[in-house]
Amino acid sequence: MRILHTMLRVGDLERSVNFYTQVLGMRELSRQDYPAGEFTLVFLGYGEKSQATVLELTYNWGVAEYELGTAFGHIAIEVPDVYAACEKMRAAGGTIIREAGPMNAGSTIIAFLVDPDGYQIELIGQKP
Ligand SMILES: C[C@@H](O)C(=O)SC[C@H](NC(=O)CC[C@H](N)C(=O)O)C(=O)NCC(=O)O
Ligand code: NI
Repeated sequence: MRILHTMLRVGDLERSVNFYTQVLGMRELSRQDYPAGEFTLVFLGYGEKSQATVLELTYNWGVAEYELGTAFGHIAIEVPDVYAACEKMRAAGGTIIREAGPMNAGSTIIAFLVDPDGYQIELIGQKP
């Protein structure tokens, strides 16, 4: 078994696709409209679905926003250098909400961005 994807409901599909491709460097893997359900699914990631865990964005037609609540945490992405990744993503228009540095209760270098719908994305440094 393996984790296939994480699904996020988004209020503006192209706004989110632009964020995950232009800021986070993902590739759009597939897109499918479901007229009977009035929704569209877009899969994005850093590798093919057959090999990598990917992101599934769900756009329910006409639904522009959601209440995120307090329970959802984040999606974590491994990067070679958290400090450099923050600068590159900030330059690409990303919003860093927690600058790079050791995590609160340990030594792992992390940073957090927020996506266009308010979902948090954690950046974690590759282990040497
Ligand atoms: C290891 C890495 O993947 C983490 O996500 S740890 C990040 C750390 N998590 C917590 O503190 C969890 C407990 C917290 N009360 C909660 O419910 O979120 C974190 O968020 N650190 C913040 C920081 O600025 O270091
Ligand atoms: Ni985490």
